[in-house]
Amino acid sequence: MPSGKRATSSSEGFAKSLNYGDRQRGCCRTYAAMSGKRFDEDEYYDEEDYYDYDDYDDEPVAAKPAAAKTAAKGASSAGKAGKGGKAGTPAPAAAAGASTLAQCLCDPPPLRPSGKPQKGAVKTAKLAAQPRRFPVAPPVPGEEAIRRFDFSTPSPDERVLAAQRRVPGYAPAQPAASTATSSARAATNASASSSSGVDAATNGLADIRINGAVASAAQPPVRQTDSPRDPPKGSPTKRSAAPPAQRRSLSGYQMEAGLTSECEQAQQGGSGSKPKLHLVVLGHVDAGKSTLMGRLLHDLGYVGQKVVHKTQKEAAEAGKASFSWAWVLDERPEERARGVTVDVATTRFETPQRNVTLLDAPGHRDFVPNMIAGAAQADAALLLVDGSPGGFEAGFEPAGGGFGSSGGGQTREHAQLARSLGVEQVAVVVSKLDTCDFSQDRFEHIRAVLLPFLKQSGFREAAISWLPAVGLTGENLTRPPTDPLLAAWWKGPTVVGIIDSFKPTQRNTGRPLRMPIADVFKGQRGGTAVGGKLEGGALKVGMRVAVQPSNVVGSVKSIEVDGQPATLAMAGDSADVTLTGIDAAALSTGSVLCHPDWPVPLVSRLEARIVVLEVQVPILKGQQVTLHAHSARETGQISHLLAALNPKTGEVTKSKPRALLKGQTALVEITPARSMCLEEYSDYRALGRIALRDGGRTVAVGIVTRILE
Ligand SMILES: Nc1nc2c(ncn2[C@@H]2O[C@H](COP(=O)(O)OP(=O)(O)OP(=O)(O)O)[C@@H](O)[C@H]2O)c(=O)[nH]1
Repeated sequence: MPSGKRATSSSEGFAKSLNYGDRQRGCCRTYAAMSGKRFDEDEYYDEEDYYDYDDYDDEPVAAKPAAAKTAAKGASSAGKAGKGGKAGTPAPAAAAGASTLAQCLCDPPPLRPSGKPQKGAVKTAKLAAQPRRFPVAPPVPGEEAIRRFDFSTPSPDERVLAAQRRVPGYAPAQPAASTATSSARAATNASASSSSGVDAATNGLADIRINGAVASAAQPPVRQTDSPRDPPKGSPTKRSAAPPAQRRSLSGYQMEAGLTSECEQAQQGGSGSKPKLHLVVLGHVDAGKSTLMGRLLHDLGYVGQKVVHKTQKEAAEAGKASFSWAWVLDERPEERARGVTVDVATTRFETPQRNVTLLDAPGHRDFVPNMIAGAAQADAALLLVDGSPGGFEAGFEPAGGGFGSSGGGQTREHAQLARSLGVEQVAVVVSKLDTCDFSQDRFEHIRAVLLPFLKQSGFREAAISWLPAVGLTGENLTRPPTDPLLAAWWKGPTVVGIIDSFKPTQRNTGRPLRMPIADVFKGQRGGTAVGGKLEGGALKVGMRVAVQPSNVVGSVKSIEVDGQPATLAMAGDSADVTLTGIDAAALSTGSVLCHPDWPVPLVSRLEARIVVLEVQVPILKGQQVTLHAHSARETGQISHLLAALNPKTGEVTKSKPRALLKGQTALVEITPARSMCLEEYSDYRALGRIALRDGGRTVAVGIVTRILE
């Protein structure tokens, strides 16, 4: 292989991961065998016109002037012709700097071994005399009638701009950033940052980190309040040059006076009650989540002895005695039959310090979409890790872990998803240590392996706690361990103690009402009811509410908060809301109950900043994905790869990359098949977080940076 022609290490990795290299080499070998030629590896590696490996580099490459690049390629091709071609055979297309593909199409076929030209080939001399023409599409009928614009007169665009300039008060357009590169670079330029809308937006972007650091509060961008006549402010994408539909800035929202005072009263009156906490229980399938929570509910007095005996009897009769505690939460027949949680089980209980809404998520990879809906509502997570020999390793297996691999453990996927969905606090509960004599070494080993991964996924070390617990026997759940083997070394908190240490739910009442619908069911006293967590605002009985994307308005008939009838529900509450005046068909999981005057946007094209997870195949433009956000999911495609970003600074490292590799941070454009209820992250975090899945795997997580349509 000639030096200087090798792909860089990252591009080699990419080629390997795609198997392009092997596939192409295989094709060349097959061709060589068929044509009786020797396969020349060096020649194969010269064929770099098909894949410009520079385009896959992570690091910025110095921009080569287009002409210089073409000339360089031409020179390389010409050199090739001189080296590998028949002596004396001219290579006109190569000399003209044509690509390898064009040369194949245009150059004369090589001479036969006898030295004669191939049958039907045009004589080389005759060919050389002809002007070089590359194939062009035949003219479309009628096209001849279209007169070509010769640029001697003002273009239609120039006429429009000239007319606009004559309008009094017209502000000339800021030079629009033509690529993500220029706009994002502008974001790093403090002096330029105040000059245009795009700078504000990209500055906000630079503040948000998903990978390696906790997403910080981005300043809500000052929204355009200009008249529609004003030119669009610059944008990081060419396609977004058209201004998005004008929406009112959420910063202009003022809660209705009556509702504000009721919220204040409710918060003051409720000072005696415990702060709320939405807690999701995550982990690989069979890690022991349902068993631990079933036992915890029993030990806290929420599940009576009668129920325990009943589930024990039923589980034993079904030959699944070990699942009896799990059956306290896994009530559905298919869950019991399969021995796995399918849907998120929601239960409420109180600890000494917290009023907890528990979301027991399924661990099986088939039900990750349900897990996402649960984790999207959570303030904190218990990440269950199977401490039994081989158990942790199975759950922590990376994607593509070899032949026969299940495709990656859900310990990784759940942790990454939870963080990207806004969960900042996590307690890792190492279960099943009873199977290895409560080995402290095993516990420490798991901590040592998992901690770097969790930090890399965006959890702050100070926000991660570690503890052992055994669901089957109740060790270290509500009381310190009694087993001497565990008590000998564990002096830390119990599961309940950890739950009490989590920061409670933040109440975001200063924003317009948003309640993503997680459940639709028949109301107890007629009407259709919806369940979910209020991410912002408040609602009370009799109030008008809108439902998007159905775009219908109705009113609130009754409310239940924490299973109790209520007249008011506020941000941070999990509520069941019965509605009137809205057809049941207009309500579905993933819809959003919102303020009728401040409806949630319906988004059909968006720009997102994503982090690519452990993908086996790079993400390409046009890739089909399922887009998950709050309780909604929709198929769609990654319609553009706008820029690869430096994960730490948010600076563009490559504009319009051809592919996104594992671990890369990037700005992409996503087009869902149907409009979705989304918000820009800087406006409304809970509705601005997304996850992209493909083929049953989460391929990327991120945030909505701009609503484009
Ligand atoms: N020895 C031992 N077995 C446990 C422990 N916790 C759970 N198990 C067993 O592990 C199996 C799976 O438990 P589950 O609670 O259903 O696991 P899960 O994580 O909820 O499973 P999914 O919800 O389906 O992902 C059952 O047979 C339990 O009896 C534990 O601490 N020690």
